[in-house]
Amino acid sequence: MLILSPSILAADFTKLGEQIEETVNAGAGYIHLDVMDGMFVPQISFGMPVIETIRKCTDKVFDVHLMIEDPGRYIEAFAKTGADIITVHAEACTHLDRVIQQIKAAGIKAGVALNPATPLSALDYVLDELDMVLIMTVNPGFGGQKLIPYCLEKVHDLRMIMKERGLDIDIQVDGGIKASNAKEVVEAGANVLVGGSAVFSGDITANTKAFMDVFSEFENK
Ligand SMILES: O=C(CO)[C@@H](O)[C@H](O)COP(=O)(O)O
Ligand SMILES: [Co+2]
Repeated sequence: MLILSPSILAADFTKLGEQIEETVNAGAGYIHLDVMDGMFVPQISFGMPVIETIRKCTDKVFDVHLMIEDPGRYIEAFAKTGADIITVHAEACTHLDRVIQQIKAAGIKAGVALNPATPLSALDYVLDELDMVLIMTVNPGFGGQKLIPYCLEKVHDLRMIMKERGLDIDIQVDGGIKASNAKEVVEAGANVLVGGSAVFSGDITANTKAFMDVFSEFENK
């Protein structure tokens, strides 16, 4: 199943509830929440209180992307905000398997993200434990960047590895994803697409529907 996960980082925070509702009504399946700590990435975005508050606006799947150092310290706190999926960066964890266990123990789906420069081999020993892998298609930290084409080769290679191992895990892509490159991204093997600026700049309904139109081409095949 193909899912659009709009990243609220690009939304107008004075109209957050309204804008989330608009993208959900137009077909978005998840809501992507980018948490940045100013250490793992240069920016500081938002944390638990904001997620807890917007949990009241929608019952859609909350897909929380933790761009924070040593995320194991905060799994329980984010679990309490109403997160449905928590994704941590492999580069930010000393004991990645332990952090994945913490996420699952909290009753939440576990994802691991890889920066563009991190090889797929970083997932070797944890792949079977995961619900989702996030292949970053830009270096994390900012919205509005351009997709790095090499990252789609990683998506393709990961889909092949999963096939060989008989695994059916979601592959999410994040960074520079637009309706105009969505076809290519899905063909590479991704099924959860994060869109920030491509969803929230301009007409949110039309932008979301543009992704849905691409998805329906695949679903009607
Ligand atoms: O995690 C991140 C950035 O680090 C993303 O989720 C961005 O927020 C996506 O924004 P666009 O590239 O789609 O504008
Ligand atoms: Co993100």
